[in-house]
Amino acid sequence: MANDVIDFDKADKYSFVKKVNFDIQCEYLFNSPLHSDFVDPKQWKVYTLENGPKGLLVIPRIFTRQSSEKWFHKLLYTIPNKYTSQLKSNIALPCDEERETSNLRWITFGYHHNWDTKVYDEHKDDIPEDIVELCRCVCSVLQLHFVAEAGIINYYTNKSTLSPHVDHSEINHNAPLLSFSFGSAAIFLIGGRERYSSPIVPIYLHNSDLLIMSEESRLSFHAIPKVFANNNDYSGKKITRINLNIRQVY
Ligand SMILES: O=C(O)CCC(=O)C(=O)O
Ligand SMILES: [Fe+2]
Repeated sequence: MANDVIDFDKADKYSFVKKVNFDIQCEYLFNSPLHSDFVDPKQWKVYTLENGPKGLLVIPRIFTRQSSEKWFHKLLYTIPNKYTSQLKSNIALPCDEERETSNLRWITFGYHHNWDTKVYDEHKDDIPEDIVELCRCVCSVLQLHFVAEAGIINYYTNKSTLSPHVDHSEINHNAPLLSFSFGSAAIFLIGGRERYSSPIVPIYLHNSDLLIMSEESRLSFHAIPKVFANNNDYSGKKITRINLNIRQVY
């Protein structure tokens, strides 16, 4: 069991998965235009790992199925098309190719992360309003102090991986990092402050899961070694998983 990939849909079966008691606040969310995107927050379960870094929180399945599909579409089509001038991407946007099978792999917004220097640009572009509102909703429900200032949308096929790294370019490491998963499941590995420190804990990230990296886990090494295929398509051509990763920089 200890080496199993942890599946939060079956959280009760692991002795080291602990439910955290959060004081859930629904008022802001109930007045938000995104209200019906979410499963009733009173049903949300917040988990942490006794054998993982402190402050790692997983809240499984926070979106309704319908809204998770809407968000997948929005992150793949609407946002790249509508906010083209505010985004940076690995490909020129808007692209003429069929988006699902295109080489689109990432988009940044807000303060753009420079992948070579690992320093954020000084200039801040606007963040798509739906994404700002999404963060406001989640943070008000969980009463987190967090301001969305930068973000990355990661696009994965079933052949994509993300190598071990720490997200340390932000100046403020006290603010949490919010990570939303859509589409096919992935395995997420999380370790400690050193690249080879153990334990390294494998967890499944499913469609609609919210992962929060706070406290010790905010600066922990993590990676995506595996993305699962969708509908038996193993071609590696189709984008099947989208991760929306939002940070506070200052
Ligand atoms: O795709 C994921 O779940 C993780 C993405 C990530 O770690 C990052 O963008 O820094
Ligand atoms: Fe990361």
